[in-house]
Amino acid sequence: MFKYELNVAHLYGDLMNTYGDNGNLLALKYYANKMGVDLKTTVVSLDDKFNGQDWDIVFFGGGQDYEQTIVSKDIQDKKDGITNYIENGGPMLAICGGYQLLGHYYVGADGEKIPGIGALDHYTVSQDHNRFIGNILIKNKETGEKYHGFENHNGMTYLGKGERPLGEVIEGHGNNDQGQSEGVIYKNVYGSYFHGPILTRNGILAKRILLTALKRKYPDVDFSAQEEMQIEATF
Ligand SMILES: NC(=O)CC[C@H](N)C(=O)O
Repeated sequence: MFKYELNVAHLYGDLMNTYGDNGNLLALKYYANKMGVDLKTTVVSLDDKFNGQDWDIVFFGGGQDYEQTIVSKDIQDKKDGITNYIENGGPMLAICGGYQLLGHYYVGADGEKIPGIGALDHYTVSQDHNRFIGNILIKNKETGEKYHGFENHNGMTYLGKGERPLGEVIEGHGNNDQGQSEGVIYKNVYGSYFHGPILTRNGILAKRILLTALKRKYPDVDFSAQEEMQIEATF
């Protein structure tokens, strides 16, 4: 029934799922099916191997500080695999705690420094007894697209080399106390503090991730029909 197949690695799907982040996979599947794609999801968690060649998309959800400390230790063994996947242009969506662990480190609410893998050049520090909570609206400068979401995080993230924000903040907090940028784009990686989940309210991003994965996996196929599909958020 489906012409194409994409395999999604759900990184630590059994540990990192704050505020319904797993809903991103439901949204991705919904849009994938509309585009003629069978989307298969596998949880890759503690002690599992991560081999970038096995995956067309990687999804990494958010988590609480406790789960992040557990994941932080295990993910060091997957560091090379994930870094290679990213450097080779693999599409990825990382939310909140997952986004933080792709960077150098996250300082948790109790002051503990939780190492990330440094695949991306950002770092995240703790707020002083505060969290950024509430609705957020951002605009991407390059595409003009606006994204709606909900944020709830202690961490304040500062972007580094080669990283551009997912959007400029119109309403809400975003990455840090400067209140200017939200999330990250690095190669084909999208990182964000949006829960809610981000892809249900921002279908255009789901479509972009799927198209990137399809073009990468099937380089000889013309996907202009899928490209023209109007799949703005419908949830
Ligand atoms: N929602 C999350 O994923 C939270 C991430 C992290 N524990 C923080 O508070 O910043």
